[in-house]
Amino acid sequence: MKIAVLPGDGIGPEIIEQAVRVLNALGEPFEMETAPVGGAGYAAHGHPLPEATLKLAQQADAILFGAVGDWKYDTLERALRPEQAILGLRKALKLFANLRPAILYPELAGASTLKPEVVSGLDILIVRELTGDIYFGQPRGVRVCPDGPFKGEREGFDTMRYAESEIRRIAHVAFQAAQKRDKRLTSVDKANVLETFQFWKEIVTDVHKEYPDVALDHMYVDNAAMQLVRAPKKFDVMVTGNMFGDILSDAAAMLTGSIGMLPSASLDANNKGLYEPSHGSAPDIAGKGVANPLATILSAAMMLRYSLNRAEQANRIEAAVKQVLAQGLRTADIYEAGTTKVGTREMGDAVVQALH
Ligand SMILES: NC(=O)C1=CN([C@@H]2O[C@H](COP(=O)(O)OP(=O)(O)OC[C@H]3O[C@@H](n4cnc5c(N)ncnc54)[C@H](O)[C@@H]3O)[C@@H](O)[C@H]2O)C=CC1
Ligand SMILES: CC(C)CC(=O)C(=O)O
Ligand SMILES: [Mg+2]
Repeated sequence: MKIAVLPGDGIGPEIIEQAVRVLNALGEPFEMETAPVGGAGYAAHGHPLPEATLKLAQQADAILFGAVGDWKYDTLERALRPEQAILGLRKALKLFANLRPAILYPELAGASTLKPEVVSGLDILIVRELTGDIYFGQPRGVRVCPDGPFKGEREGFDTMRYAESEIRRIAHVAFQAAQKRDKRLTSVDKANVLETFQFWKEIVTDVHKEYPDVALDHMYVDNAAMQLVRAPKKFDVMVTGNMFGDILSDAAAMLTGSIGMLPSASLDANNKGLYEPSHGSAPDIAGKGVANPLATILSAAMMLRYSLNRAEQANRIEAAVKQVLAQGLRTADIYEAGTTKVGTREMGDAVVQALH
C-alpha cells in the first residue's frame, strides 16, 4: 500500500507530521512517500503542482494532503498560486465526491460557539461536488467589458456550469450515503435565481426515482446556511455544488467545535481518494506548534476506511481521538476552562499513546 504524503504550506507540515506518526504507530507496512505541493512546490520546482508530485499522486493508492496557500504567494499569477495545486489534483484525479462529516464529539459540546443543546449529538454529512461549478467553469478572467452599461470598464467574470452527468454522479453518491445513514437527503441549491441550480434540482429529483427509500428535500443555500446554525441536527446528508459546499462546510465545522476537527475525503468513481482536513494552511498560526492536528488524523482514518480497506484501523484511530478528548486534552482552538491545553505535537503524542 503506497500513500503519497503531500504536506504543503503553513500548518500543513505540522499537522501531517502528526497524522504520519499515527499511521506509523498502527503496525502496518505502509509505504509513504512525501513530495512538495502548493507554495512548497513552487519554491522547489517553480510550480505549485510539480510533475513528479502529480505522478506520485497518480501512482499511489491514496493521498494524504495537508493544506496549501501562503500570503506571500497571493500576488503570483493565478496559475502559479498554491491553491492551484489542490484544484489541479482534484481535477487531474477526477476526485468529484467530497465527503465532509461534521460530527460533534460529546466532550466538545462546550467548545462550539453554539449552545450545547443545539449541537449535542450532531452527526451530519456534507457531500460536496468537487470538480465542477464556478471554480472550474470557463470562460473566466478579467477583461475590458465589451458591451452593456459598463462597456469600456474592466470587469472580472467566472462561469457557473454543471453538466448533467456531473450532477447525476454526485447525486448517486449522496443518495447511497443517505441509504447507509438516516435515509434523508437535503439537496442545497439556488434554483430560485440560477439556471445552473434549477437544472441541478431537476436532475437530483430525477435520480431520486432510483432511491425511493431515501426522503429527499430541497433547500435554498441561504436558508441552508441559516438552518445549519439554527437547527443543524435536522439534517442527515446534504448534497450541493462545489462553491456552496465549500462555504457551508466551513460553517458546519464550527458546529463540531472548530474547523480543526473537520476531516474530508475526496473520492473518484473507484474510491481512490485524497484525504485532507477541511481547513486551509492557517498562515496566522503556522510555525507556532498550536494547530489542531485532529482533522488531519481523522482524515487519515477516512483514508484507511475508504481507499485502503482497513476499517478496523480507522476505528482504532477514531477511538483514540475520542479517548484523548475524554482525557481532557485540547489544542487552543477547542480549549475551554477545566481542560488541559496542549500543542500540535503533544496532541499527536496523545493519539499515538491512546491507540489500542
Ligand atoms: N485545501 C486547502 O489547501 C485549502 C487552502 N486554503 C488556503 O489557506 C490559506 C488560509 O486561508 P483561510 O481563509 O485563512 O482559511 P484557514 O482554514 O486556513 O484558516 C481559517 C481560520 O481557522 C484557523 N484554523 C484553520 N485550521 C486550524 C487548525 N487545524 N487548528 C486551529 N486553527 C485552525 C486559522 O488559524 C484561521 O484563523 C489561504 O491561502 C487559502 O487559499 C483554504 C482552504 C482550503
Ligand atoms: C483552495 C480552495 C479551493 C479549497 C477550499 O477552500 C476547500 O476545498 O475547502
Ligand atoms: Mg474551503
